[in-house]
Amino acid sequence: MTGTLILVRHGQSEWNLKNLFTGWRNPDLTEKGIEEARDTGKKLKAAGIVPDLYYTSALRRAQHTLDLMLEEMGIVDVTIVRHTALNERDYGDLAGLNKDDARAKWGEEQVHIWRRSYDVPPPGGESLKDTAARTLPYYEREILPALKDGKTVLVAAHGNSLRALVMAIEGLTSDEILAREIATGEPTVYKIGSDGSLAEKVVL
Ligand SMILES: O=C(O)[C@@H](CO)OP(=O)(O)O
Repeated sequence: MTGTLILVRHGQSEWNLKNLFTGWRNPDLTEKGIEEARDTGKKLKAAGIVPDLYYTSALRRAQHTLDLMLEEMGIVDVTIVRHTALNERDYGDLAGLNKDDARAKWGEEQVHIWRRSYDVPPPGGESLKDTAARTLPYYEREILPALKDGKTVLVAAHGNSLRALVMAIEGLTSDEILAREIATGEPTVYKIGSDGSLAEKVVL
């Protein structure tokens, strides 16, 4: 028996469009982001996927993405679990700053280190390692047991909280995961065996 895990990154947010560091700040989706979320829902419906369990973060852009997907999938009256463990990496003092302005101020290399190193946090914020330290135990405690039980679980979250999950599920090194960009509108479907190991991966 295998469980099915579907990971979805939220559609484009207002701050993605404005090129601002976002983290735990709470902008909504743009029109494009709304379309991306709807298209993702259509893809899952076309693939015949009907989840048993639904998880998202405590942030509007991921919650809205999940709501729009459910609308497209014709799914109503389900319980959605929202938890800060699935939130985007906290960008600390960088949140709300323009990414190009930050490069002009601190230099390309320093900003790249803050954005894509594994264990160097931005000032006052979380590294990917810090993010994984809250996201992974939550996954192992709340989601993995259902997958081992053969359930289908849909998770709508963020670039870096999903990176933390993908790293563990696919057994990637920190260099490999940092080179991976998690795209919006491209749900990844993982088949997970009853021992918790990865059996198959499909990008829809
Ligand atoms: O600003 C953020 O919260 C994230 C995702 O948009 O940015 P980055 O690509 O730097 O991880």
